[in-house]
Amino acid sequence: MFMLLQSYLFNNQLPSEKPPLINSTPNTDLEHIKKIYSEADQLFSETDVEASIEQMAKEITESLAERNPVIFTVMNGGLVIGGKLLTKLNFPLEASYMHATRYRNGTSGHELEWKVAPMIDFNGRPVLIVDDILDEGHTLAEIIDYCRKNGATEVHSAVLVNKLHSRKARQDLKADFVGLEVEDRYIFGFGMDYHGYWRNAPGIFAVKGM
Ligand SMILES: O=P(O)(O)OC[C@H]1O[C@H](OP(=O)(O)OP(=O)(O)O)[C@H](O)[C@@H]1O
Ligand code: HPA
Repeated sequence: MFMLLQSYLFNNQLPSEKPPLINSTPNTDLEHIKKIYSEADQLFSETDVEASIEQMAKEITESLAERNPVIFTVMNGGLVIGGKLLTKLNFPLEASYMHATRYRNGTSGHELEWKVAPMIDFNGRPVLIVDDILDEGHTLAEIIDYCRKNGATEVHSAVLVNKLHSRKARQDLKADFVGLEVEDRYIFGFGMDYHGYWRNAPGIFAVKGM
């Protein structure tokens, strides 16, 4: 039975061709990657970040606890903040993810590429989008538009960090829940990457000279 099920899943559910890779990094210079971390400026410690997530969770709970929201984490950057927030939201909700990328593991943005669209039907329900960073905001703006067009009654957004500059995609673009404000530098840690690395860094760091 198990073999049958396994064969069904493998023959019918998985793509027959290997999906295109966002980046392939077999030749990454790990010495460079290590240097980036050792030379980076720490903007916030792990304790600072954890405290800000606790505060975000309180604010989200006050707004959404009675609303039966669908919470979508935006992969990949939202991986850490999404997971850390979820267990602090002690009320009925459905959680899932979507995957859209604009930087493709680089340090400058391009047009938004959808990798995985939302898979929970949110028509007629409030939605909360969770992401690591609101930088220029093209990602968040497009995701908000998508959710509104597809029937969300309200679209809320939560980002671990908002980057302070005047290059936002829309003048009035703000997240409803923001953990921390960061200066206008290239940052990594707590989900945010430097060329695909250091999403695991325990704090928020700015790359030297960027
Ligand atoms: O406000 P913006 O200028 O649009 O940038 C913010 C977006 O960029 C990053 O994603 P990225 O495209 O790097 O993909 P990733 O989540 O896989 O790192 C980040 O996770 C946000 O989703
Ligand atoms: O400063 C950043 N760091 C990591 N990922 C990002 N995506 C947009 N801006 C950034």
